[in-house]
Amino acid sequence: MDKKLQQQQQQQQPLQAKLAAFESKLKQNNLPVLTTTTTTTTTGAAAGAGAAAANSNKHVTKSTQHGNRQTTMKDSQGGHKERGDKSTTKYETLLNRYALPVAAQPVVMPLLSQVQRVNNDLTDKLSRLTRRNNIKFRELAAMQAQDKNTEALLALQTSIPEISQIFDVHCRIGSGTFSSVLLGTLQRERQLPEAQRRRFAIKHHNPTNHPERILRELECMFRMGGDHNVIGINCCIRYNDNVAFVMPFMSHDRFHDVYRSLSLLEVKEYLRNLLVALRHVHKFNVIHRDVKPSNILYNRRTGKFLLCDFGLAQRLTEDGSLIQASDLSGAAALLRDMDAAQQQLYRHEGNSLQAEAEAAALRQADPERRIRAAGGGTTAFESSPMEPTKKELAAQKADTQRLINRLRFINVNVDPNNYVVSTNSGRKEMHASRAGTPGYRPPEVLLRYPHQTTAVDVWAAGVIMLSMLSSLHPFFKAPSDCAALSEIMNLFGDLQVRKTAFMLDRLVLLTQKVGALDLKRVCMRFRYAAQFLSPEMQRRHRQADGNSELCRSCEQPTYNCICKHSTHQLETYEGLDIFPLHAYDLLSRLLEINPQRRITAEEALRHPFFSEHHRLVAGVPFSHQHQQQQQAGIAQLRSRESLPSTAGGSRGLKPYLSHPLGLSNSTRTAAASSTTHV
Ligand SMILES: Nc1ncnc2c1ncn2[C@@H]1O[C@H](COP(=O)(O)OP(=O)(O)OP(=O)(O)O)[C@@H](O)[C@H]1O
Repeated sequence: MDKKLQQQQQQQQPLQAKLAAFESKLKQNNLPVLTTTTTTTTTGAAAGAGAAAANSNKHVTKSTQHGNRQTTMKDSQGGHKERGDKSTTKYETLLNRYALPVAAQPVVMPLLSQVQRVNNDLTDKLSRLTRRNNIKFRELAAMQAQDKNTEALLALQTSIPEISQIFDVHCRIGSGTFSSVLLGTLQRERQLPEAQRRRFAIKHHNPTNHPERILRELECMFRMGGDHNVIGINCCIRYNDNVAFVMPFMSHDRFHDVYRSLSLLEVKEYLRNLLVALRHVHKFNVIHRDVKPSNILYNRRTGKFLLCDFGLAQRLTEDGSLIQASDLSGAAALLRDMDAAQQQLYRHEGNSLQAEAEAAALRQADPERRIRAAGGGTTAFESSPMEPTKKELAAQKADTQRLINRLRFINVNVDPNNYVVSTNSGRKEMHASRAGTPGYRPPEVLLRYPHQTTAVDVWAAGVIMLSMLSSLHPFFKAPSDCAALSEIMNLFGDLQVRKTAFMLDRLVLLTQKVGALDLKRVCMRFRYAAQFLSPEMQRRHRQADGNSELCRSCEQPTYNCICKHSTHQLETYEGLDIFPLHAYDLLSRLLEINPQRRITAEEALRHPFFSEHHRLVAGVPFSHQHQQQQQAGIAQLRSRESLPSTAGGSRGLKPYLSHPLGLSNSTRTAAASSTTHV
């Protein structure tokens, strides 16, 4: 028994030493000292408890060291105290679990709360570190951008040395898949004040860029550019396999930064300018094929607009078939023509800062513009002052998510490489061009229809308008052509797409059945989400169970139903929208699924949306102001013959007639007799 006691005492010796050291530390830090120690424990049971206490003291000693650090650094922070208090209960549980003697608790408790403070301190440090890292990361990104800038400058100067003899190249202003675009000024204008020096955009094509693509772009810019909002070219410099185009520089706004805040007048100007450019390009029987915001240079301050990047452009022959790529036979003629027009090329001058400031001042001085712009941005609808509850906020989120899911839905069982087949299996399948940017490809491209026309660009203009009217960009986000067709179906209904597909000798294998949505209400739902989802609206339409009834088709609350043929009692949000009905009518014509019925750029420019008579009267809802105009204008456009509802394939198509709006009925009949079949 004595031996056992001896053993126990031996075991306790190191613990006692530790405890003594610990007590002295506590005294140094003015902390309450354990009054009852376990050192005198002699019995077996008491020895067990003592060991437990000693064990816990081991832990406490460590904590104390952290605690000291904590005391000096964070003692004054009340927030920590609160967290420490909360954690007390947690540590109480721990104490109970490890059966600490009651006498040890007064010491352990403050120490444990100090541990918690140390934790909090570490969390603070960590968040400070994360913040610092983020700043460093941003600096690194800026440095990388700077590196890319220098890289692009060096690449241009070394691969085309002549550039350095003519231009001061300042920085990189843009880059795409196929090129880097740099800002340059003429060396011979160095003596001019900064604001008067003409600026040029030097597009340096990647050496890997196919010569056919470069030639195509050059030809388009040379033959069509410099006029009608189409970018012109000053000169083209080639050195071995490196080519650079010199164009007038135009400072512009990123679409991403402005599309949500454009006034009605600005939207009109933007679209009008775009359609003017397209009408011009289409007159040359050329499809741009890459109409999208980043290929449009638009300066909100000056109102200037240029369509650029003809790298994917395709020319149609007189009979409407595409001139195949890789045809470089026209190169010699083009270069000859360019040589002959050398003087003319220099007509398209660079754009100095001074010229830009003058253009902006001129635009601001236009009194009509000022009045109309003021009217264009206003809405008679006041935003809701009521704060949404948590439940209402959740309902708002869920509503929007359901809508996004509905628009982006794609049946996962569909084979993305085999979602459309030809109905005419006998005929040899022709190549259908897919050139373009995802999200802007029209149904005929997604349906692999080989006879594509300039209507391809009109659809893309419609997608841009859709983003502007809905404040949702990009509107179509599809990762593949199959998903893109699904998204189009989700908006316009599957029936519309299937009908068109059948007209084009195509069968869509997508199994989703989905009803069409109302374009105007879809746009308004996104643009004025705050009003559509306001707590007042939710409360007004709440059912007894506290929820709103949902439309089965669009999955929105019935009062906000966005189905094209809705049978629900709808909230109309009268006076809320800054866009007149004409805008939505034009939108639906630009986004006509059937390419053969889609409005042309020329026709679109005559749409009542752009009519000068279409003026705004402040304080009166647009819908009232334009109801009459709309009825008159739209009736004119409806004169277009619709396609037969029974699908007879392209072989059975009735002639598609398009008449200038101004034509009288008799003239139309005469014109109809001379219109060729499409
Ligand atoms: N004349 C210009 N003035 C000012 N900036 C320009 C000009 N031309 C092009 N840029 C800028 O350079 C960017 C890239 O130009 P561009 O689209 O011609 O190149 P890309 O390589 O064909 O691009 P992508 O691969 O996106 O089609 C444009 O988005 C624009 O920001």
